[in-house]
Amino acid sequence: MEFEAIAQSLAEAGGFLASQGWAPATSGNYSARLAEEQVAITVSGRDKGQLTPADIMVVDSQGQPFSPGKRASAETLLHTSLYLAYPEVGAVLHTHSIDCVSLSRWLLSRGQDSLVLTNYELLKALPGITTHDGEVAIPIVANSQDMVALSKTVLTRLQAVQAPVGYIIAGHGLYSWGATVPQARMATEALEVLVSCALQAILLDQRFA
Ligand SMILES: CSC[C@@H](O)[C@@H](O)C(=O)COP(=O)(O)O
Ligand SMILES: [Zn+2]
Repeated sequence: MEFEAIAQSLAEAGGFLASQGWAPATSGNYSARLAEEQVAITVSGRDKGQLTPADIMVVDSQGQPFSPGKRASAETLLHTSLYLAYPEVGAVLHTHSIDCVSLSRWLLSRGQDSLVLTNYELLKALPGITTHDGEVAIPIVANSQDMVALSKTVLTRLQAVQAPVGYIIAGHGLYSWGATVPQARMATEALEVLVSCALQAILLDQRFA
């Protein structure tokens, strides 16, 4: 029962994220914490805009599958490592928006390894932020196909952030989360829009410099 409801909410979140253009060509993956240290996560390679509960499977806290015959997301370790490190995290969503992919690649190539967001009203959509004056630093890490190494790098970077809400893999995409699937979806939507605002601000600065 718990799995069916969670799987349905992950499928719906996927439909929304894909409708925004943030899950092109099967990219992205979504998960939620279940009871007894289990995790519901998207099956690898599925169209994230057309998910049904059959596209969600169960893995253990180390990312090992319980569902026979199904291959979990290639990025499962990036989800399970967050659940192990942060008990308050209940759902994790990963998007591949054009703006996030482009901006993060550009920033990291210039040695900037975080995106600082401030003076945006929408920051208040993020947990614990009550004013546009708030400042959120989103770590940017280099991309890698080595999920063990990447998940370690991510956790190290997140340790330096108070109440982290997300991180970006350069040239790849955003990982963000919340206590529940709807809260993770809200954080993801807010961060994606804020990333686009930050990119627009840079482009405007350059155009009118
Ligand atoms: C289709 S390219 C994107 C993938 O390499 C990966 O980054 C991704 O987000 C989806 O992988 P998946 O294994 O379906 O969870
Ligand atoms: Zn990805």
